[in-house]
Formats: sequence, structure tokens, C-alpha cells
Amino acid sequence: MEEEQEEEEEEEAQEFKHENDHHLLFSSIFGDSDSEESEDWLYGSPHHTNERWESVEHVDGLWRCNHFLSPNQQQRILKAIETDCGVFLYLWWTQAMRFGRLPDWALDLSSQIHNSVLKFKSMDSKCSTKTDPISSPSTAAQSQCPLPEDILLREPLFDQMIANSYEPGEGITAHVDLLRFEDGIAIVSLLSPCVMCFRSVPDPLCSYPNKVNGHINEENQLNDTGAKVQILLSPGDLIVMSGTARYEWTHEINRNKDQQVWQGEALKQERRISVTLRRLCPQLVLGD
Ligand SMILES: O=C(O)CCC(=O)C(=O)O
Ligand SMILES: [Fe+2]
Repeated sequence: MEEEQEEEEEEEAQEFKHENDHHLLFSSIFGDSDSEESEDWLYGSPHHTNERWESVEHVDGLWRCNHFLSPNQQQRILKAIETDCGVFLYLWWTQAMRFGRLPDWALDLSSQIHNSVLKFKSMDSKCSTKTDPISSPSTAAQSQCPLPEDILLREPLFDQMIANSYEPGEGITAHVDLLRFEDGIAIVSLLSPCVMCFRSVPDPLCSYPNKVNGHINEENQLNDTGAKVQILLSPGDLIVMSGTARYEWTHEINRNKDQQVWQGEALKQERRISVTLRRLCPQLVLGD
């Protein structure tokens, strides 16, 4: 009898330790959530001007914004994810999705992306190049800007958010995002640096049925003839993809052993969180 009680007490103590470990993990990543900060969590922080947009060579429609979020903003967004998406990312699920009205922090993030592209556009004379309305979305003139005009003008810019959490060693296989999402996708990268790899889809039209399922099949995924472009994503960086980059290139993150190397240096792998913002095709929203 006494032994049974001791065992139960031991189990309880283990459970408590387990919960406490998770709490500590939370606090180490997010800080202590009891210490509330300003409610204007994005715009409330001092405006920082380190952000730097650059187009990624060879992948038309792919742009990266270095230092898009300041360390303070990153901290706040991580806290917001914790509050909004709960413990999902830390205990067993690895993904949280929101459709329809985005939470306030994601709306702020979306506005910040919008404003940042507008700011770049107003400062960069190439962006004012007039585009031919008859031409396709991936014309050279349009890719002079991080997002083309029609995407920038749509309302809302994004209506779906997905937060992914990856443990060291976990990544995402090569895929083209589902066609149920419109053109124009943004991804913010947090916590751990990573190398993201883009591969051109050899025959985009042939692979459309595969794209609908979200993932390019093995044959298309590793076609030797396809071009491969790698980019480094540091914490706080943003990428946007539109046109060719969105439809004709796969993207992937391979965090298997020895795969995360940038300029000859192995990247230190830690937990990584990303936030992807997209917009559902309107006919799907209306349920057609
Ligand atoms: O985690 C990332 O950076 C990529 C996420 C992604 O590609 C997706 O959710 O479709
Ligand atoms: Fe994706």
C-alpha cells in the first residue's frame, strides 16, 4: 500500500517536472508572459530602418527583406504566437492555421509588409516602370518590385496565416504552395537561421495536378536539369514570392544532418518558427 502511494507521488512529481520543463522552455524562448508590454506591439516599438530589400537573382518574383523585424518585434511576435496559438507548437502539434479575420498581430504584420513594399516602391525609381496590362504577371517590369501592383492593391492583402514550428533536424520538403491560394505569399522567419532552397519546376504545366496536392512528386522534385538557388534566412527576415517564383519554383528547407551549410559554414540548428501569410482564392472563400 505504502509502495503504491510512493509510486503515485513519484509519478506526480515527474508530471510536475515535465510541465515545469515546458514552462521553462516557453520562458526561455518567449520571456515571461506575465511581463506584459505595450499593446501596440508592432508599431509601438521604435521604428527601425535597417530593413533591406533585394531581389533574388535567377528566381523572378522572389524577394528577400533583410532585418524586416527588429529583435524587439521578433520577440513580440513570438509572444503573440504563444498567446494566440497556445501550446500547440511546443507540445505535440507543429502547425497552427488561421483563416478569415487574422489575429491583430498578423494584421499588423501584414500592414507592415504592405508599408515596407510601398516605401521601397516610392524610393526605387525602377518600380515606377509602367507595366503592360496585357502581359503576364511575371513580366520583367513587375519583378522590379517585391510585389506587383495588383497584389499590393488587393483587400485584404492576406487572409490566411500559418505558423510552423520546426525542431532542429526538421524542415519542409520541396513543394509549390497550393493553388487554392492566390499569387503573392509572404514568409517571416524566426529564431533559427536556415537555408531555403528553390528549384525550378522543369515543366510547370505538367506538374499542375501535383501542385494541387501541394507537393511536387519525387520525379519533379529532384530533377537534375532544374536550376537550384539557395538563400539564407536569418531571424527577422521576410521573403515574398509572386509570379514565376510562386508557381514555377519549388521551395524547401532541408535540415537533415550536414544540409544546412551557408558559404562553407554549418549553421547552428535550433528551434525555428515561421509565419506564412497568404490569401485564399476568392471563389473558395465564397464556397463556389
Ligand atoms: O517554414 C517556412 O519557412 C516555409 C513554410 C512553407 O513553405 C509553407 O507553409 O508553405
Ligand atoms: Fe510553402
